Amino acid sequence: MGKLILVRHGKSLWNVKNVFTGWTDVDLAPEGIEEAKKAGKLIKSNLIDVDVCFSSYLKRAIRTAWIILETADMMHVDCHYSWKLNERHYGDWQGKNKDGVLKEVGEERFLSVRRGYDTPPPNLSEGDKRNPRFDSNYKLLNPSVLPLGESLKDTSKRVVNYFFEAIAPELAKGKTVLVSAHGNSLRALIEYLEHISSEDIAKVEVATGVPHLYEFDGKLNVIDNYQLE
Ligand SMILES: O=C(O)[C@H](O)COP(=O)(O)O
Repeated sequence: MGKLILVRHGKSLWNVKNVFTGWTDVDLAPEGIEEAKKAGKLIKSNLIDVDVCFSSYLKRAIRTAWIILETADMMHVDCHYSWKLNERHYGDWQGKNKDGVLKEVGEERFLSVRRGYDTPPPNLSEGDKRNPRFDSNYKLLNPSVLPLGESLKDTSKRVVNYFFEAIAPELAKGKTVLVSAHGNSLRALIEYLEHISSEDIAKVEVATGVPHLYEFDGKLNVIDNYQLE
């Protein structure tokens, strides 16, 4: 079985402004670019040879993957992009300041949506210009699969489905796989890989730009996982 490296994109322009981002296609902030370079250097200094790379469809994750591969001197590595690795869709909270939403809805509701397992944010309306069906990046997809707001549970369904559809077959070939994605799409995958309960996943936070490596047994059970240093 191959090895899996998960990395959350470097800090984005909206991470820096403390704004809910979700499927909004915001680019990396200058410090996010530096974080991605540091991740690439760590992969190189740990003598890891990436064989294949996966990213979401969002440019903060794509650029992180590209910077990592460029810094590690592995620009030949094939990258596959999928909407199924996108950040959780934050519905009508997208574009709103996190402290502002906290004040508006109160701590209990805020935490239940933000870190609870099956509480979705308020959905976007069909006609909202933030509806992904108006985004040409998703024009080849059946609009019925595109979310208007997701709980972590909803995100988990598509992420774990993609893991088995695209990533696990590469691991089974013995390849070293890099996945560049997002705080919540990675929490969904980590919950599955590490058998974390839907209550305990609330406490898991994924730092930006820090590569985390997973090793597996022959049945794709995690036998070790650690942060690259
Ligand atoms: O979409 C976002 O705003 C962030 O990527 C993740 O946000 P969270 O840590 O508030 O869930």
